[in-house]
Amino acid sequence: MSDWADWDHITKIDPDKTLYADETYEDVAATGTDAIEVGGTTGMTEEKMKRVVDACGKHDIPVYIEPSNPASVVHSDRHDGYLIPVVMNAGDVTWITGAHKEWIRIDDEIDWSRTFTEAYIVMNPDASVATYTQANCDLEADEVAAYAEAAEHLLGQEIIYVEYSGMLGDTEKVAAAADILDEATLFYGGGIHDYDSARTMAEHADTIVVGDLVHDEGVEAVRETVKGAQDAKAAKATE
Ligand SMILES: CC(C)=CCC/C(C)=C/CC/C(C)=C/CC/C(C)=C/COP(=O)(O)OP(=O)(O)O
Ligand SMILES: O=P(O)(O)OC[C@@H](O)CO
Ligand SMILES: [Mg+2]
Repeated sequence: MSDWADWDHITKIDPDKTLYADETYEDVAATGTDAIEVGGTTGMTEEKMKRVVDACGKHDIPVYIEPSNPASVVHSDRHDGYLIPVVMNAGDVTWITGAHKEWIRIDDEIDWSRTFTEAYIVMNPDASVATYTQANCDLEADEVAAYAEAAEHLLGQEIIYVEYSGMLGDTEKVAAAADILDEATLFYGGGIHDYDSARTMAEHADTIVVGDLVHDEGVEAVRETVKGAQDAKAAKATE
């Protein structure tokens, strides 16, 4: 079974940002979050990625690299694996297969046994990731669901990621993706900032991803979102 099948909550660390106040990666690992993803779109370098992966990898929590370009992939024994995005609604094929082809061409240390993909549906037109990938974010709920279904059944993706980075998403669209999926795991990320927003999104998604909050408000705020995700899961289990 895949690691992520049991994850309710992921904390995403952006190596281009600092942690809140004097908090440490050990504090992040102790929030109850199930895994750490390390990635961001802007300002990403191999050096910044390596520094964060090394620091996070010392703690007892799964750590996955989520690269936004081939140059930010680092190899080490400190982390558990690689989650490589594929952007379903990208406007440029670079972000569907092009960067992947280049990465495979230049990197001779790829460990396929711990490399997996995430099929992104990028939904916030104001996020850097939307500009970066020239994503068409103007999608109705049935189109989001169709992208999710295409990802799972045509492309065999195990993780579908509805990405609203920087804003809280439309629950109708997240639910549409959730309802259509059979076996694939639905990640939701974007704008989760407290217990209620975490709980609401976790009612639809299998796993919620919290990013900016850890940098802007710190681990106490993240802990509330972990509780929201866990409570939503517990409520679903008794339905
Ligand atoms: C093939 C390889 C190794 C890399 C390419 C992988 C692809 C397709 C990347 C596309 C962009 C993407 C989906 C990146 C994942 C990380 C992500 C979404 C970070 C959040 O981005 P923002 O929040 O918009 O950016 P900032 O926080 O950096 O402003
Ligand atoms: O930073 P936020 O808005 O929490 O989004 C989380 C994540 O989905 C970003 O890739
Ligand atoms: Mg961001």
